[in-house]
Amino acid sequence: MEVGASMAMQSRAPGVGAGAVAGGRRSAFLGWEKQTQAGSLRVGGTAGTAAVAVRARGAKPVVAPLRCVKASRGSESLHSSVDEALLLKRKSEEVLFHLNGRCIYLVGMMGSGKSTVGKIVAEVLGYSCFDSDKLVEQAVGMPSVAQIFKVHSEAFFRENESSVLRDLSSMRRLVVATGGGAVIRPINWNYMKKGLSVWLDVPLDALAKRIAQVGTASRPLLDQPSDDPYTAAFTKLSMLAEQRGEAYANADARVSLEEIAAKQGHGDVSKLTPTNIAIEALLKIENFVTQHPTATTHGEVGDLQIDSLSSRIQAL
Ligand SMILES: Nc1ncnc2c1ncn2[C@@H]1O[C@H](COP(=O)(O)OP(=O)(O)OP(=O)(O)O)[C@@H](O)[C@H]1O
Ligand SMILES: O=C(O)C1=C[C@@H](O)[C@@H](O)[C@H](O)C1
Repeated sequence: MEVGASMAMQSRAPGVGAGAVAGGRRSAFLGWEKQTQAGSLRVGGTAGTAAVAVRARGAKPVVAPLRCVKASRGSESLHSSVDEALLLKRKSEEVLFHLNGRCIYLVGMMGSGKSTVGKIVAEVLGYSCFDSDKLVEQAVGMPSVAQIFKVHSEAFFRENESSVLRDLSSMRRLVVATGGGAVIRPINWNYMKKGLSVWLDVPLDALAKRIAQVGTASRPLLDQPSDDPYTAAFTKLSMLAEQRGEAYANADARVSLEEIAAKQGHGDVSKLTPTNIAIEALLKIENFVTQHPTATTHGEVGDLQIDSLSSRIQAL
């Protein structure tokens, strides 16, 4: 079968790639061995960078490059952005040392900012960033999660989501923005516990506002016709939060937007920038990793293995 997914990414980490999948019924996310056999993995890069691309139909980068601070901002806000950027950088250097290549899984409700914060954290750590919803779409060969729910079912989506997480769990130096419901299957925790998990805990009111702003078309569990998108989103999110509260609390670290806002003297979490949240995430990760140093576990894909695999691929 032709490789059914594609992605390109750039990272300072030695080549880490993820590939095509057909989940459940079709084959799952290709592991390293299968990718090399399929000849679909290309590893390259310049000094200090490594690029890995798995190409098939319509390759698109999973990770959008971060944008620089806009020069048009007021000087006060520009200064605070520079301060934030420096803090982010310093924190990332401290964390990187203790992380030792472990993957970071961001968990949280729909709209909690996993993709947005994930990109920042990945960029600053030199990790690669993946969005598990996008990987499932690529695996199944459908353009959206909404369509997968419609044509197949939520159960089919969940099976594929687990396959994707399983395959990611054998890799290193990744930040994974997981789907909002990934926490409900215990098997997914087995995979995520190979790295470390961070819960982005955002008040429901803020989530509902964000979702009402962007619409619910891409979020099938929230997509019901309503004259009042905020209230509809809030009601459904409250039900989901009730069912899942315990599951999110399994994460190794919790980033509470209410706590950050209180620390910074804001009454409202909407004042927090994704960079503020990324800094707090790194602080929480640092707390966790300093208390839980790595032990190389049996079967883990180590840097040495990845490097030697990369050389083998380049030699092909
Ligand atoms: N700190 C923030 N403040 C305001 N809006 C934000 C913040 N972080 C993210 N957003 C916005 O909220 C929306 C959801 O963010 P994002 O896609 O990162 O969340 P997610 O957790 O990955 O969602 P999903 O699980 O539904 O894919 C986006 O429109 C994003 O721009
Ligand atoms: O919270 C959820 O159950 C979901 C969240 C999204 O990220 C998607 O994974 C899907 O829409 C289901």
